[in-house]
Amino acid sequence: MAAGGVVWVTFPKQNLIPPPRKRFGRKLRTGVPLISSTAERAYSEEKVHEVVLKQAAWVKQQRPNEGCKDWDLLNEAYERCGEVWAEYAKTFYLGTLLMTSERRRAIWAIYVWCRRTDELVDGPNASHITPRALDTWEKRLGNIFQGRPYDLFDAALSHTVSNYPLGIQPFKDMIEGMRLDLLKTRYNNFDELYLYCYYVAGTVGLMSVPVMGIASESKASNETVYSAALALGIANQLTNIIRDVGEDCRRGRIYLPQDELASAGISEDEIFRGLVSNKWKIFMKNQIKRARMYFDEAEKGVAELEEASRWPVWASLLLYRQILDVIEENDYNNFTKRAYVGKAKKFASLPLAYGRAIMGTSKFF
Ligand SMILES: CC(C)=CCC/C(C)=C/CC/C(C)=C/CC/C(C)=C/[C@@H]1[C@@H](COP(=O)(O)OP(=O)(O)O)[C@]1(C)CC/C=C(\C)CC/C=C(\C)CCC=C(C)C
Ligand SMILES: [Mn+2]
Repeated sequence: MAAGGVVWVTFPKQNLIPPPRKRFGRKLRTGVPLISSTAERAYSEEKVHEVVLKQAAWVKQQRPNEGCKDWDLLNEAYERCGEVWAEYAKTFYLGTLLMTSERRRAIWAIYVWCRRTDELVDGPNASHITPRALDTWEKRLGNIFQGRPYDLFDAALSHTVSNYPLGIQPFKDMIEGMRLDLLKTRYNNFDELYLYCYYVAGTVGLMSVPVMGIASESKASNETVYSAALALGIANQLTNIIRDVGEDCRRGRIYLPQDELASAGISEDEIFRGLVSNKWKIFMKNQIKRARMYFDEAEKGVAELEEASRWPVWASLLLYRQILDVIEENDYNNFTKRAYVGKAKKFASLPLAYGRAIMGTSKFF
């Protein structure tokens, strides 16, 4: 059976995602484990096919007269992605609510794949993850792009990549970022940090453009639009890093350029002790300034997107950018005070984002 170019296998719905086990995968409120035990294990491709065949046989046996309704299954796949999105995507949640429903579902599917990828090295089972498991995850990605999804979440992405002109490279690059994250806990300079930010977040910008669409009337080159999208990914990730310094250093990770820390006279010991010194405040001011530069760069590209995509992108951009303002309001204590943009502020940004979207520029609002 085929839907939108995807090869569909008749799965029994209730068997698609194994029940959560304590040791594996964070359990969602909805009861769906984000990463199943099987997904985390390094399994062979033969094993995947064996599972799929078994499931197909099970369906035949259970429901001999009931053909699988492709469309229902696809809807369910997207709905499950939406549940994960609602549970995890704190800052980006509002953004997709402003999208057309088709685009929203595609972004949900992409989000869930990114979140699961990130969860492999950042989640509760990170210590079990080996480079081999990431290789398996990459093979599975190849299967998604060939229309051979392994589970329901993958099925949504298989459909999305057959529906939008999405290339596989940014997805592969994100996995590369996870490989880097497994090995590296320090970054010598900004060049190294930039590469990391590209892998884990710039890639998301590149994945988003084909879904958001470039306006037919846009005179900008594709390169300009993709550069802006890349800049937004970098800006978001730099912001995320600045916000999460305390959390990351408690995991033994410092995503800050070592050479810049040295020039500022800040030692690792001070970071581990969470010392908000004057040196730290000046250092943070500079990191914030750099993140804002990338946001400025990204802003130039939003007007080139299709009209219906400008509002959600502006909203997401303004919301994430505000995290930097909150870090300033917290007097640069990003060790023990999490910078959080409250609901009221989030909603207040919506008309501003709308204004910018319809004016096609950031100048008037
Ligand atoms: C509308 C919109 C922003 C769509 C993109 C949504 C999407 C597919 C997000 C995936 C995010 C994700 C799970 C990435 C995995 C790696 C990772 C954790 C990166 C960090 C994200 C923040 O995650 P976190 O959950 O920690 O954040 P909160 O708890 O919610 O605060 C990152 C900071 C990277 C996110 C990067 C982007 C969303 C790139 C955005 C770029 C575009 C939408 C392109 C727009 C186009 C132009 C031309 C400007
Ligand atoms: Mn984070």
